[in-house]
Amino acid sequence: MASAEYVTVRFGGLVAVNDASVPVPEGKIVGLIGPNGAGKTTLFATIAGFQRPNAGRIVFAGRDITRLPPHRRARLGIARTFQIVQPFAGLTVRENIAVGAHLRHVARAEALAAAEAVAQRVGLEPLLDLPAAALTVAGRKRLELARALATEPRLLLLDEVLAGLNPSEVRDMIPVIRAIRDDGVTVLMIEHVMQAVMALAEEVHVLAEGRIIARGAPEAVARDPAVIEAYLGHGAAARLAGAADA
Ligand SMILES: Nc1ncnc2c1ncn2[C@@H]1O[C@H](COP(=O)(O)OP(=O)(O)OP(=O)(O)O)[C@@H](O)[C@H]1O
Repeated sequence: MASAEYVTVRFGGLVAVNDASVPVPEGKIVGLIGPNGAGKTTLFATIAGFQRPNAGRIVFAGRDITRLPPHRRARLGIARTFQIVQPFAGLTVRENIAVGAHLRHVARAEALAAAEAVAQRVGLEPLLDLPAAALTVAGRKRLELARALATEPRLLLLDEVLAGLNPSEVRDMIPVIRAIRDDGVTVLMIEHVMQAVMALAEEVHVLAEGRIIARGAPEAVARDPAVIEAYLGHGAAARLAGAADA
């Protein structure tokens, strides 16, 4: 349904993404992993339209969208979350989600109603009337997810939505993300929390120094010693093996 094809992004002399291709089949959860600075966020930004690639193209639903601005892509059905969560602190949770819902619902009452439905999907319903500033980190992550979901995407790009959560909060979020996929939304997720990648992704792409260095089923990638030691850090082999066997 979507793909980054032979994408290169340069920042001055730095090649942040180097000839990287990532296909995202419809209805799947695809993981994008790799060490810090590998180029994951930059590749995401090219898919969402915030970053123009120096080479390569972005295809969505059979159409070359490389030159479309972010808001046009959002309208086509691409939504992303941001690593740094910045809700409108003075607005309520409901109003924050409605900001996303406004893309499809012009009338305020409709957007607010749509926001409620989305809140239910991500477990924020009891908190709808709280100011966003009152949310915990886990709540803010759910709100970030809800704001993206409220745009009614076909492709949802999740940038570390589980970062900063404790293990039980991660466990609580896994079924939420799976349910989004089951509702027909294709998901591409950047994630450092391996337990979640293993549990959720059907296919994983490994980015290191801008290049895709491995791809495949999470278990296969997880057992690739070269990938583990070279790109996920010392000791990752044991952590991944534990997660894959769980
Ligand atoms: N706007 C920019 N201008 C200059 N350099 C940038 C810019 N954005 C990213 N970079 C650099 O490009 C490289 C890739 O960064 P990117 O944020 O895409 O990596 P990442 O894999 O998402 O890392 P992390 O896991 O730490 O978020 C890094 O060396 C980063 O410093």
